[in-house]
Amino acid sequence: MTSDASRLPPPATRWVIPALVGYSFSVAPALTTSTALLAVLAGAAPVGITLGIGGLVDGLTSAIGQGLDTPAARECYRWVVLIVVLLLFTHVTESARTALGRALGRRVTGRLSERVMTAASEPATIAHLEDPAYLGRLERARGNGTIDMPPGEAIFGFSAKASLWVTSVGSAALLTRVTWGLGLVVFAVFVAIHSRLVRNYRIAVIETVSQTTKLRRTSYLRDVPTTPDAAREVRLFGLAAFFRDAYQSEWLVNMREVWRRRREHRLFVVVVVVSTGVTVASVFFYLGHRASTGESTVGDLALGGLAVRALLQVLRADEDDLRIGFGSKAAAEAFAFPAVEAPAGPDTVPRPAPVRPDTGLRRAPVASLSCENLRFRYGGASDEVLHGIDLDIPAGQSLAIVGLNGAGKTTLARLVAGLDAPGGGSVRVGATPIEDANRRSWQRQVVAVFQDFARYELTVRDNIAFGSLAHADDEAGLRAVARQAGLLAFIEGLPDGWDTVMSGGHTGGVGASGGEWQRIAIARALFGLRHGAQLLIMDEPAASLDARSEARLYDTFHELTAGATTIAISHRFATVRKAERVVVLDHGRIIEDGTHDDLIAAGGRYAELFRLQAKRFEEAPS
Ligand SMILES: Nc1ncnc2c1ncn2[C@@H]1O[C@H](COP(=O)(O)OP(=O)(O)OP(=O)(O)O)[C@@H](O)[C@H]1O
Repeated sequence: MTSDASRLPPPATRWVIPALVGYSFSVAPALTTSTALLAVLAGAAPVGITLGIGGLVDGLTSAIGQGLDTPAARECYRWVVLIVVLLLFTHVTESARTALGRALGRRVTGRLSERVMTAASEPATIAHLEDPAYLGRLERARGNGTIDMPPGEAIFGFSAKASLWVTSVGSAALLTRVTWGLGLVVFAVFVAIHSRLVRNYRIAVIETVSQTTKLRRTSYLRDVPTTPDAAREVRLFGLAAFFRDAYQSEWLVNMREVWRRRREHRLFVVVVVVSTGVTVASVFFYLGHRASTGESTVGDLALGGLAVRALLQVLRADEDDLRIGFGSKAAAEAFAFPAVEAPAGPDTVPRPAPVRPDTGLRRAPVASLSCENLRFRYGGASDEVLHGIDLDIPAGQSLAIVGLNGAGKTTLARLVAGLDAPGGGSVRVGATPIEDANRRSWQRQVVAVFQDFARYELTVRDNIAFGSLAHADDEAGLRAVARQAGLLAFIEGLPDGWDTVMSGGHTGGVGASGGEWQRIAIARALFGLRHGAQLLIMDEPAASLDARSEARLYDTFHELTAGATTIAISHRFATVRKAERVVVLDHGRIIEDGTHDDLIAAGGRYAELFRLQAKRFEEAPS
């Protein structure tokens, strides 16, 4: 089996932020430029304020005792005006930077989510969506973890930190102006502490992010009791405490390592606080000493003090670091998903015959199907499920596949539908093998009712029209298939008729019974068939239908599916015997093949299973 998951390259762990900035610029050039500009301005303004306060203090020193209308006093007024303007400017630019940065983050997250979603839906096969490693990477690319942090948060956090760095570098430059050696030393010490802080932080973040696969299981345990499907059993079997305890204990195991890292980080923070305190005290002592000996001015003392205070902010590990740490991990994962347009493969598989407008039924389909030495193994499994299946299905034949649980019936149907790539051998439509290049065009010609068919929490119209979305406006066709599936009265009785949302969880929506859902799935398949599908696969299509509905479905089955090739998988022999041909699958091999009568006459496995079921009905008390 080809693994789609293995096609995903590992995430690039270096230069994620530059890549993210480049990506932001490509998806929103104006927004990125404005955010960058505002980040620089919001960072530069506090440096100007520090400069202004230094100037004001020096001005006041020389203006004292000279009166209010003197050149020295007027210089003080100018400094005050500059400080007030810059204070307002800081406030405005910082607010604008926050607003635009958030908008940019949302835009980036949205575009990367689309990229991930398209890439994950692009493979025509489905094996990657059953691969835990791939699912883990999908979760990480969405930013799900102990803290949910999507990729766009990194760009928002980066804009905040960029602003802070502008302030810090500017403040260090001011300190250098007072005494160049001091500025450089303090800046170097703080940058060294900062990089160590960030490294510590990153280690903690990576540890947390790498828990995603385990966390998916933990989240599952947390969510089961509130999932409508499981809620009934959780109550009847009294499972709430089990899930709560399982969740708590798994969560504890997963988080222990994370907490250990965080404890280490806390210890380092104490070291940082002490060393910073010593550095700051030394700086103030030095500046004070210089001012008292007249080597520098009192304004320089104020300026130096404020510059050190601004530099201290570099040492803060905060929400924005979290954003950058977690968000850039998510971004790295998202970038690993290829940017694809998801084009349909070229139509190299023969096209189906068009719908006959008078009856809505199709002419005979154009191609037979054949499996040649078909082999398959699920990802991660050591044994093959199918061991070399050879099967020719003439165009228009109705075939039933029977066999015990786990024999490989659904797997065979998945391969014939082109949902999985075989590990060996091939499936052919006419003479054309189904390959990656034509897989999608073949899938467009297959409709199916699988055992675990989808229940879309959308309108009943959408649920049925999905069978052939291009013909969603075919009202007559929708009504026809709803009638054929025995659904019309049900739909017309819904509060909003065809526009009723099929979920009690939505306002105005309604839930449906298992049998009603199954009829919706059957109607969906019939709608696809009506609009040109060649092959209908039904995997236990009547499992939830009452006896009358099942009989009605099979009595009209040939009429409903006229011209199409059909494959029905069923354990019910009343259903199976209506097929033109039956194959019996056993441990991934075809062991019998013929009509119902042939196989009964042969007295093999089919005859044995048929008699067993017939006997049960005979023995059942009337
Ligand atoms: N997604 C999967 N990943 C791994 N193994 C799987 C998967 N689906 C099915 N299998 C395994 O493959 C084998 C064949 O399964 P399949 O669903 O094809 O059987 P089946 O004949 O349709 O059974 P049933 O009558 O119970 O529906 C089983 O052993 C099953 O456990």
